[in-house]
Amino acid sequence: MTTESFRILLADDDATVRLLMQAALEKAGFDVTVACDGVEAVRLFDSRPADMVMLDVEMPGMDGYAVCSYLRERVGDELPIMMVTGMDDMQSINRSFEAGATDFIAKPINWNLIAYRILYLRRGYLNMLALKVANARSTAIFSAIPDTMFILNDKGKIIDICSHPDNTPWLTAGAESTLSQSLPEQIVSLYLGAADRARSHGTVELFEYPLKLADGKTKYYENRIVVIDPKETLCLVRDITERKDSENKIFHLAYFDNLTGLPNRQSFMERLESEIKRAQFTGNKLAVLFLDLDGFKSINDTMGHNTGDTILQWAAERLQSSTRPSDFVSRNNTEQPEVKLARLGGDEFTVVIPNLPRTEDALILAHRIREAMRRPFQLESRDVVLTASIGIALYPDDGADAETLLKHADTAMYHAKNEGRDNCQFYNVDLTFQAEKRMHLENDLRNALQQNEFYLVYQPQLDVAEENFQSVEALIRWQHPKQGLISPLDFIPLAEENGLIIPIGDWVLRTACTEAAQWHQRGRPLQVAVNLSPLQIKNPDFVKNVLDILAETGFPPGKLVLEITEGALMEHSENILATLLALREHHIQIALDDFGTGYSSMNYLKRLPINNIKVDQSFVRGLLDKKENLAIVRAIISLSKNLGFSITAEGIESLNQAQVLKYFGCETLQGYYFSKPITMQEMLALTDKQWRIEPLRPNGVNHESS
Ligand SMILES: Nc1nc2c(ncn2[C@@H]2O[C@@H]3COP(=O)(O)O[C@H]4[C@@H](O)[C@H](n5cnc6c(=O)[nH]c(N)nc65)O[C@@H]4COP(=O)(O)O[C@H]3[C@H]2O)c(=O)[nH]1
Repeated sequence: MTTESFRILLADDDATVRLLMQAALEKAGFDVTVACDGVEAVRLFDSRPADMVMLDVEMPGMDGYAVCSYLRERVGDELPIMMVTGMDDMQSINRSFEAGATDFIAKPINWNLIAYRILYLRRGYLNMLALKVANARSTAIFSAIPDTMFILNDKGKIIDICSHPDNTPWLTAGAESTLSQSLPEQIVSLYLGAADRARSHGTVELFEYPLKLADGKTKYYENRIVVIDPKETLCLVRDITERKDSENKIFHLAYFDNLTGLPNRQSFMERLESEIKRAQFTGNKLAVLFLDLDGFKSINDTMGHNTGDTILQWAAERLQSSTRPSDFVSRNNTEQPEVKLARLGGDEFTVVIPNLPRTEDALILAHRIREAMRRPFQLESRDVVLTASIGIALYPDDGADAETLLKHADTAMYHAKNEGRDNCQFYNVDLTFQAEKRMHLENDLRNALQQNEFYLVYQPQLDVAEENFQSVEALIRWQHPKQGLISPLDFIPLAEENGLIIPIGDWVLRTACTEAAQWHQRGRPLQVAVNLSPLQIKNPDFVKNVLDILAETGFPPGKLVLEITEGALMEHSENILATLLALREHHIQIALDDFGTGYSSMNYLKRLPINNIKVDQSFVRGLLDKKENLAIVRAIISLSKNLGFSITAEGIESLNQAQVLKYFGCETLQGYYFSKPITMQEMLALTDKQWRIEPLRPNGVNHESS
């Protein structure tokens, strides 16, 4: 606004003052209108409002205060009103202020300066107008933006809420509040961290967070923080729930199958790639199962697509329920692999088993799925029976990348179809045979205890000094109804993998103690040795189980020997030590089986509560042919004796081996030369037999000094 277009209304009853004032102001370029009293001033203003009013306080009729009050009432507090008062007239200055005057000039007036006073006043007025416009603009902007805006100070206090739409109901408007009163702690730290960064770097800090509201719904917010000054930041909070929902929808559409809700091909391939990377890193195996419903096409053709879709949905549900980790493969390993399912399209589904513990686990799961699919699908009109053909490819054996693995699982699926459908096949055909064999064996093993298919045989152990059998080793046998006798070497490792060794081991201990107690009753107080698996000893109830069995069977603890392998001892030494000590406290003897195959030092063994060391049969076998074996056996015997352990040699197949071992000072001998493992009755017949073994010094060995 130029000075010329700035209109001043001047009211004074003193004509001289009026004239002088008008002249001074017009000289400065203002557009001046004059009134000779208050009433005229009001009339002139009403007919044409001015940009500024100058009022003499003393005027006849309506004085300056009354005019000032009137104008304030009429146009508000923006209009600059200048009162002309008498010098030092404090009363009129006060009254002017109360009437709403903007400023005052005291008489006598300095005519040279008066225009400058008005120019200053005008500038203040124009600034105020500009501020008002800026404020109005800001208010308009705030009301147009759907964001909540508030000012946060460096202490985490909300000191002003500039705009507050409905979508941030958690923000308490009104008196100063802290962020912590409105938001959970972790979100408050997000704010404070971002505000710190905005202050120190002058950047606009952006972050997002989900927030659960009082009504239980979760909203997503995007927050921007901008620095205002070193103490204050402006926070703009936007509700992005709708955007998030649509992003999720888009993600779901891109990665999930609409019909079944399962991940789709794209998602499957990405997951498989990442699982392969993980397997590369961990060195684990993984399996890809490719499932195709047999005869689905004809269902679609004859019963229509709607029925087809319903069946696919049910098939997906069955796939999900038959692959739940808790149902999947019972193993002693508590780490269950989490399988991943997908629908590739049509009636093709896939399953990935990451971290596959054993090859046959993939086959077990495939058969479980196959069984689940075979149950009739109950449609309104009739029941439909569908079968599934499943192909399995393994990483790394059948392919190193997702494409190859899927292709090979698909090939295996066709192979399963060719084998007559309702079938599961590995890509590697030989594997199907082996894994099936193990799978069936495992199934049969689960039933073997209930079906009484186990029995014990006993291998006698010769006491060299007494020259007869004082002890036996109990060895388990499995009489399989179809496959005949199965060696423990074939089923004990399997039982250890799936945890069945615990009930089987209990059975062995109970049976051995029961049968040996019967010998005792018949006057043959043989000592009995029972093999333990590491898993049994790790079981926290083990000592109690053993004591319960001894109490139940009445077998004397001092006649029971528990054999543990050197490997087991080294693997779990800390836990096992406590168990062994507890057993020894109850006079149960401990023998270290297969000694020489591990790496335990004699120094370490000396601290263990062991009674007996069994020299592994591999050393005995080559005793007379290999010089090293001779030296090793001799050293083991002499060291063990020095440490106070008794010594048993196993695997003796010839008289010469027995003689040499006697020469070295071995106290107990066991092997086919004396007897193969035999039944309880056969054993009784052997107990009276006497064995005289003459010591034999092997060639090249100096005379035994001890
Ligand atoms: N070639 C040859 N072999 C001989 C001779 N003397 C004994 N043997 C065989 O050597 C094995 C000795 O048992 P082990 O070292 O404890 O080795 C056992 C043991 O580790 C395990 N085992 C057997 N029964 C049980 C059991 O009840 N529980 C557990 N946990 N493991 C068992 O199975 C392994 C094999 O048992 P078996 O087949 O009964 O085989 C027995 C026995 O028949 C011989 O002169 N020559």
